[in-house]
Amino acid sequence: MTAAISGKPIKKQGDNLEVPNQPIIPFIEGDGTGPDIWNASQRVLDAAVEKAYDGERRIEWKEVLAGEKSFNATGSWLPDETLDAFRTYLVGIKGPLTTPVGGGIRSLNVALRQILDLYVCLRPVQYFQGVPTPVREPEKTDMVIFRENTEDIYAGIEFQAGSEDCQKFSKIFSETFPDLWKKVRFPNSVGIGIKPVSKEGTTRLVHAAIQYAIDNNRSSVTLVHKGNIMKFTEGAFRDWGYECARDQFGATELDGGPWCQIPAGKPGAGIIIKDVIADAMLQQILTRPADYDVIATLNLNGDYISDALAACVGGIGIAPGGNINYQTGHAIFEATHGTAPKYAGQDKVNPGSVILSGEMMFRYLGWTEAADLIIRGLNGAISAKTVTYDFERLMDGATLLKCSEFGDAVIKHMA
Ligand SMILES: NC(=O)C1=CN([C@@H]2O[C@H](COP(=O)(O)OP(=O)(O)OC[C@H]3O[C@@H](n4cnc5c(N)ncnc54)[C@H](OP(=O)(O)O)[C@@H]3O)[C@@H](O)[C@H]2O)C=CC1
Ligand SMILES: O=C(O)CCC(=O)C(=O)O
Ligand SMILES: [Mg+2]
Repeated sequence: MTAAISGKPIKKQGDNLEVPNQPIIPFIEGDGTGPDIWNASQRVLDAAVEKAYDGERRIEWKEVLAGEKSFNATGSWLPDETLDAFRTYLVGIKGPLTTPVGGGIRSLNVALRQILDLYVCLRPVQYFQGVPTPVREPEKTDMVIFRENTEDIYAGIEFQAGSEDCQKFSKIFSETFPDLWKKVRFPNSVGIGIKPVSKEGTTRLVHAAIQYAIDNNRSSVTLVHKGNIMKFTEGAFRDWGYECARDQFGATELDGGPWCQIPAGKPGAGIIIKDVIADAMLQQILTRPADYDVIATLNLNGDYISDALAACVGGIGIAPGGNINYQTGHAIFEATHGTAPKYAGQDKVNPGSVILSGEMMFRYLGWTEAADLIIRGLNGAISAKTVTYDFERLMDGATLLKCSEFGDAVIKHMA
């Protein structure tokens, strides 16, 4: 019998990840429903690896703390050890973390993305046969969202109304830009937020989206923005996006532009790069979903679009994601949904989003056999109509399963 090999970190070598047979993968359990979901998901991920590689590969899970569990244990919401672990081990996975509305701590989820510079929030949206949805032809929704993850109004640069800082900022602003300050309707009670959008931030996001479209034979990349109103942030995002397509992928303008296409003879020939204003896009995902494929958008738009698209294919119980820096290789996979606090501790909610986030993580590591088994297991459990409450309440003749039981059903259907 060979001695057990201890886990090793995943490393980035040139353009590729070097993945040992026993990678150490840090995970955050999450707040609210996080522990229930994580317990079910971890078992599914381990079962997929065991079945795919017959014991030759295994994940060495390393729990790291963040959120309420961390605060109760250490007094810190996001300890340095947690950040160090994600830096060292390169790839991790997390459950949802609570962010209070209004006051209180700022988002730990956003902090992780910003501190580790995970500039892409990648959220694929596809339909699984048999999932109940509110739309008539859910299979037409097959999109991949590239949401910019480090900038925009989401970055948390805000001044609270009435605070000393807000007064300081208002003074500088009103003295420097008196004409613009006149646009502030109620200057004495205003709270102010800042929306940074840069060329570098936009270009790296759009580059990743176009590269993904090339690597995955997708037909178009749509830049989604509100550039008619926010001209120098969202409008600039559109212009820099097209510039990236032209300068870095050789795209040429169609009918005088601004839409463009990668020409014959270049990688990704035929891919169209186009744009749409965000409000129009949000109605067209219902009326013309087949027109959209890869989506590249800003942080807040991407947040809204993610939940809206997830609803089209059955809701955020089955909406995975990954936060990725394609240059350093760092990545943290996580569901689109939040902590769903009203269901905490009830072993009730759908673990599908975290399970599918694990599936994305396996593909990112090149463990496609394990990823394929997860898809098979999930399809099997849904076809058998053995599902959690969110699907069961909309499905005729379905069997209601707990969160943990749904995990078991996915494992059973991997066979
Ligand atoms: N990345 C992260 O960690 C994220 C964290 N959050 C945080 O989560 C907290 C709660 O946010 P909230 O706005 O309520 O949004 P949530 O996504 O947590 O929940 C909203 C609703 O979505 C449905 N839902 C969510 N998760 C599941 C699941 N696993 N299975 C089935 N249905 C699900 C439920 O719908 P129904 O009521 O119909 O059953 C739930 O009431 C906030 O503090 C927020 O900041 C939010 C998003 C992402
Ligand atoms: O960080 C949060 O609490 C919410 C984030 C969120 O909704 C998202 O990233 O989709
Ligand atoms: Mg969200």
